[in-house]
Amino acid sequence: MQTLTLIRPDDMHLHLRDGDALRAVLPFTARQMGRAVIMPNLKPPVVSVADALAYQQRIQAALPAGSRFQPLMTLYLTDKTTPALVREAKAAGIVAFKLYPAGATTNSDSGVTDLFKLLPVLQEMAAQQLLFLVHGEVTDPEIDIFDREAVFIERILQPVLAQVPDLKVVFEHITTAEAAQLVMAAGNNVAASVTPQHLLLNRNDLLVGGIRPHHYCLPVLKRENHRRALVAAVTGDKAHKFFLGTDSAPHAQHAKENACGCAGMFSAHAAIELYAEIFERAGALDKLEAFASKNGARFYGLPENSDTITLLKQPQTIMSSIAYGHEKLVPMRAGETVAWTVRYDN
Ligand SMILES: NC(=O)N[C@@H](CC(=O)O)C(=O)O
Ligand SMILES: [Zn+2]
Ligand SMILES: [Zn+2]
Repeated sequence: MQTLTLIRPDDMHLHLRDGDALRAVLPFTARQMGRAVIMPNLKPPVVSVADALAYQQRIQAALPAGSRFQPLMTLYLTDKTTPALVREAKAAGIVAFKLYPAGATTNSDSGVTDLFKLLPVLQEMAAQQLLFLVHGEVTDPEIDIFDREAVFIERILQPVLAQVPDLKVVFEHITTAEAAQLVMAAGNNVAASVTPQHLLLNRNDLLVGGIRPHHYCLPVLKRENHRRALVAAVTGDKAHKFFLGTDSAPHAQHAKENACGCAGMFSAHAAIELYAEIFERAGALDKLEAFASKNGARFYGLPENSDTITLLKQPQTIMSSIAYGHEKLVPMRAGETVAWTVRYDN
């Protein structure tokens, strides 16, 4: 059987939620990832160093016995964030601030209303070498939802980079050819995370033959030409600027299968396996390890993980649902197969 051994990967964009939900989803990530960058969009959001350290302790307490998984903590940028908080965060080992434009996505009500008013905060982030993670969509109601990422580049990202040219930016969960192009053309201080769904699916998978609420996430799935541009980016000449970030974002089944369904797809149960399918189909399995295990660590200034995981070219059937506290969660590919399986030694 074909096997593939990789340096243990990291997930550079992960939603773990809290409480029972945290306890339900964390083991899936902890069994295959060495580290994950933990998104701060809890209710209420993680805005202070004390909030982040307390959340980190709750994550650590929820880990399976013996796990060496490390959560990397982030803070939620708000209109009230100060340069002093940036310095405090750096000293406490926080790795990044996350931008949610107000109203852009799940739990973004406390998000930023005018990023240009926060330029001193961004300058301090650049000085402290703290990363700036962006949910890159405008929220202007005039702008079509399929154009919100491309317009964000013009209205927000390019002007910010012009004003703070050494800011280390991760353009999160990119979905368009325009975003891939921006990252490839920018300096080495700009990188991007890419999800499995945006590399595997297009908007037909959301809308053709009936609406598929479990394929609804933000930024929304785009046209096939954009999906292809993303696959070309993660396997191409500038592939070192792109890395694994699942954006695994659990919501209870009833909250997805709803007249106003929540945005977010859960992929932590088979994250590396889904990415292996993508790289295999692109004839680029040899590039998977850099994407999954090297590029993110390097951008974050971290050493690579010291152990490995092994994938087998053996199909696995994905559970139709997963217990999620008192509720259920429908995972990506539910009831269908994924071409690869991770060999877990325990
Ligand atoms: N990606 C999503 O569709 N949802 C994320 C939020 C986010 O990353 O924008 C969530 O927290 O549910
Ligand atoms: Zn987001
Ligand atoms: Zn996210």
